Amino acid sequence: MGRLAPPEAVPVRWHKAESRNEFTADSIRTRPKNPVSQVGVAALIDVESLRSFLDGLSDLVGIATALLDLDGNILQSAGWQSACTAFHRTVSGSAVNCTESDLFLASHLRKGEFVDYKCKNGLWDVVTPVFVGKEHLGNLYCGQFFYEDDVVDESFFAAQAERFNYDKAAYLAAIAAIPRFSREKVRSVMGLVVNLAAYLSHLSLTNLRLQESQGRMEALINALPDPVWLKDTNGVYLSCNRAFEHLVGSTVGNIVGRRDDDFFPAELAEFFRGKDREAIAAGEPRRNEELVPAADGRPAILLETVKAPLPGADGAPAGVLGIARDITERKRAEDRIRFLAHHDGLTGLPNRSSLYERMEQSIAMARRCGKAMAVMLIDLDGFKSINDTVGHHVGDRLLVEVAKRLEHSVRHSDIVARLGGDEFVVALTAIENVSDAAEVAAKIVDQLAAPYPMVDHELRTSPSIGICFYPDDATEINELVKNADIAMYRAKAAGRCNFQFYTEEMRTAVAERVTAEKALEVALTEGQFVLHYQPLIELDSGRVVGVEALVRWRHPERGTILPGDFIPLAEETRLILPLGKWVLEEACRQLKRWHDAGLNELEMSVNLSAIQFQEKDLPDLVKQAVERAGVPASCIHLEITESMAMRNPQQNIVMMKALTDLGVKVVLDDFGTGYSSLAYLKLFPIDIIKIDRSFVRDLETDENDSAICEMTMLLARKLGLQVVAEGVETEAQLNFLGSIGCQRIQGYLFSKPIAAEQIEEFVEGFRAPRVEVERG
Ligand SMILES: Nc1nc2c(ncn2[C@@H]2O[C@H](COP(=O)(O)O[C@H]3[C@@H](O)[C@H](n4cnc5c(=O)[nH]c(N)nc54)O[C@@H]3COP(=O)(O)O)[C@@H](O)[C@H]2O)c(=O)[nH]1
Repeated sequence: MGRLAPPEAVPVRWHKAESRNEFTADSIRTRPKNPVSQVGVAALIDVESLRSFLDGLSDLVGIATALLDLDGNILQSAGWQSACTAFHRTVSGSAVNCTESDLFLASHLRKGEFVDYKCKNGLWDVVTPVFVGKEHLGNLYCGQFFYEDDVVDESFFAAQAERFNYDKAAYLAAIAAIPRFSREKVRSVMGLVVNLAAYLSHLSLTNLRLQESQGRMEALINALPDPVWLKDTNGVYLSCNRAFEHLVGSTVGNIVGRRDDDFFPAELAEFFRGKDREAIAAGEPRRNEELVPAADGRPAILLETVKAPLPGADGAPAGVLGIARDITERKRAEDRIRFLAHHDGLTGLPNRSSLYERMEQSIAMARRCGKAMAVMLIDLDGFKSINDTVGHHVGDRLLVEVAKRLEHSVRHSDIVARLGGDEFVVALTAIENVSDAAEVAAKIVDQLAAPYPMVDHELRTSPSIGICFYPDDATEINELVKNADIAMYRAKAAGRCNFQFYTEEMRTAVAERVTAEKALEVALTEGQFVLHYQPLIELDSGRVVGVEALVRWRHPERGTILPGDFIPLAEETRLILPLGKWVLEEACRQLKRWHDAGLNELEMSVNLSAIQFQEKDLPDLVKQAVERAGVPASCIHLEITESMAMRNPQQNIVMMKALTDLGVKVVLDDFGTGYSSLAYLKLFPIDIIKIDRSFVRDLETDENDSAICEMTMLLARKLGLQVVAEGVETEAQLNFLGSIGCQRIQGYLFSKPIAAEQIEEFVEGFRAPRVEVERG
């Protein structure tokens, strides 16, 4: 806001009143109000200060003065004649003449002008307006006089006395006392009054702007969500905003004039005062944190407060301005972030980085005291399937319970941490011997294997624990954890729910495994795998009706490696997924080549691993491979082992169905070894069963095996399934299988698995031996 210019001297113009009838009291009272006129002149002018001025003027000049608002209310008056105070204004009939005069004069007034008016009571009033900006808010009056040139008609006043029942003598005496002024004198007095009005206008406008600015400032400060307050140098509150009222649980009216010890405990109030003084002494804002009891009984809140010295008009410190921000939530979040940096969010246990820090300290301690430390890596058995079946939220509750049980199983000085997932580490600090660790490990196995009651069911899991020792097995933390991990894998392999101590041999085995795994990865990326194909003969027609694709690894140094030596590792490492995909795609492509070369009825069997069979996208993969190669789906036979099918029969039926829906055939491989129940066999949407090699091998010598083969044939006939006998090496085996009606034969008797390039030649040159085939 700019500074207000001083009031200009107003040139005085006499403005004669022209009409008596253009206004009424109502028209003035019902004038539309604007913001300024709503404030009113009385609110803007220091009426008390005006009083002494008007008194002085009246004393000096002997003229009556008044300040009236537009509704005719007399705000200030001086030097009034007794004719008015004792007579005209006391009787309603006469007073109405005064009001009419006031109201007439209240209209038609322009800034810098004055008008005079002879009221019906026979006296003159002169008036000039008080404008605030463009708003006419009130009027300054001089009046209750006669002009020198007036002829005072005594009979008029005598008649008035009679009409209004005045004491005639007293009234006429009062009229006689009415002062007389020359018009020049009235003009010069009004010049003074007009300037006074201009001054009052200026003052009012200044006050108005000040009020507006104060109002805006208050609105602004009250809208702030942060508490704001002002105190003088003695710590007495001068002002505050709503947020501060809320903070101390009081109102501004009650806060202003009080000190901190009226609202806060003495010690805290003294602390606040100290911080006030610091800011005042520093001459610049000071920031600090204050824990303040909440007014509404909630827990204490933490405020970040900035206190700045408040300069007075002379520049010297007049107090302190404070503004505070509730940082309780922010602090809590920061504390949580700090906590999470070192702890696991779910169980509250130390996380990996905190574990390593604490192990560092424990190792240093163990070194000084010549003691050992045991590091246990604990993995929960079957946790993934718990998560998959009952959901992650229940899995999470289980992990929290496991954490509690682990903490209860060890001493306070030991370390329990969660590495992530279902992996925990327990470090037993300062142990004497191996049996100490064995005892704790056995206790942990018992504790964790005990049932976990949940709301609507009971869960079970067990731990596989690997243990290694500082300093015997390793001295570095990473090594210790790694060795414990190796031992934990051995515990898993040893049937789970047990603990194993780390040994050097384990490390060697792991190293070999890691090397093999790497080599397998390289083999995949460098295309070191090839497919060999073993022909499948149909006895009736004497033709090669199909081939089984069997993968081989052409190792650059070790030569050809058979699947038995790498498939288990590929399954463990899940590299079987990309490998199996390649096998499927390559087998389809090769079949297409043979179909195009004229072997157009040839069928292709492909082995599927249990890992592949569990993948939801297997049907998509098969569909793509078949479509991309452009071979009929019915020519593709997917072999799954009987034990695989029986592992989760319900779920597997769904997968088999999805595959047969594509048109491919499903073969139950290694039949007889997987303990199929007849009930399931009926439900499996399979087309072919393959009698396991182990029953064929001893057909000639073992009656049980021949009986199993016969029973398998009977069963297959009943279920409408084809049978393939694999591993046929001798003519006797062949003849027996033919005699029990087995149509399809695979085995070294006809051919070992051979390279793709050899198949065409084999098919063309193939001459089936004569076999008597039993027709069922
Ligand atoms: N998931 C995948 N598994 C595969 C794949 N390729 C092979 N395999 C699996 O490896 C197992 C061993 O295969 P392999 O060493 O190739 O042995 C096959 C034949 O060579 C062997 N066979 C065939 N006839 C005879 C015989 O007369 N005598 C004899 N001693 N062995 C013989 O049998 C194996 C084929 O068996 P099957 O699969 O049951 O038909 C193999 O069993 C597969 O499980 C692959 O790509 N993916």
